Amino acid sequence: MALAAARRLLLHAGSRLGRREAVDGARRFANKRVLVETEGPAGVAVMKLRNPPVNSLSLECLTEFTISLEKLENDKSIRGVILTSECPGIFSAGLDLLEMYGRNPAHYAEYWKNVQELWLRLYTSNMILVSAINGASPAGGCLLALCCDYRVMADNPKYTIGLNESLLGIVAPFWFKDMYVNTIGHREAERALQLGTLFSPAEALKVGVVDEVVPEDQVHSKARSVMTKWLAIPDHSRQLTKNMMRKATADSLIKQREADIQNFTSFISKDSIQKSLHMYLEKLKQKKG
Ligand SMILES: CCC/C=C/C(=O)SCCNC(=O)CCNC(=O)[C@H](O)C(C)(C)COP(=O)([O-])OP(=O)([O-])OC[C@H]1O[C@@H](n2cnc3c(N)ncnc32)[C@H](O)[C@@H]1OP(=O)([O-])[O-]
Repeated sequence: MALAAARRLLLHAGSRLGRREAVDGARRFANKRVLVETEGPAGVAVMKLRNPPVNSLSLECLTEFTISLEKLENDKSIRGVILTSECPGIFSAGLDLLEMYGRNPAHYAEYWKNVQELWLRLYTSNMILVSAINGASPAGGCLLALCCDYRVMADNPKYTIGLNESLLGIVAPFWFKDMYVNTIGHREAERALQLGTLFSPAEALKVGVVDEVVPEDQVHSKARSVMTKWLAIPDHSRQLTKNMMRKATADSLIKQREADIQNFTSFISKDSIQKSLHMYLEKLKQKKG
């Protein structure tokens, strides 16, 4: 309920959390965790995740992200979005583990509903989405990138990308899997999902998880030039084609959203799964120390 109220507030420019500015023809609106800058006549917005330290997709971050997308969808002057990160070296660490650990079933259900909502909005967006992957992109981070129409990744072997859920002792839901299969094919997806493979940029390019790998300082300029190419296609034919390619995958979640929420909630609530998450969180802490 509180989130629904926050959502209403955020959707209206001028709210305390949402800010809109106009500077030299460029516009921007910013929530706490998502910054959107639009580049006037080109009809392109750059959306930057900024939820330090690792851009994990907390409930608040998911909400702000979804609302920002909704605002852009409603702005008829915007045709394309470049999705990137403001956190150095991290695109997104994926779903926030602390939203899935040590909470109650009602919280898990609420969280998952919001994950579904962001995914559906991103995956079925009419806008052209290009990701400029400027850092590590595991699990839900990879999911965000996979929703885009084109992925450009920085050539830095420290950055990896992939659906690594099995390494955490959890299982990627069927719609993560479907999108992976759609992108890299059944055999590669089967292997990568079982092994929880995190691909280096070169490997990701080879297998098709990303479309292009460029020197780190060229990720944004490359994303912009890719966008220009996509903008040259008439919107109506591109959108109908995108819809034709993606509708079946999106519909299979839409048809069973409630059951999927229940599956997630009962799975993540299991003692054995909570134990796995605890161990993984401890491992992350030890790595640091
Ligand atoms: C069925 C469900 C499907 C699930 C899908 C998912 O996406 S599951 C998600 C799968 N995601 C992964 O497996 C990614 C796990 N993360 C990583 O591999 C690394 O953090 C990194 C490579 C992203 C960045 O390395 P780095 O050396 O730059 O940073 P660092 O490692 O030092 O972390 C800094 C702080 O952030 C914390 N934190 C990190 N991630 C998360 C998170 N997702 N959430 C919350 N917190 C997270 C970390 O504990 C630490 O906290 P502390 O001690 O300061 O209180």
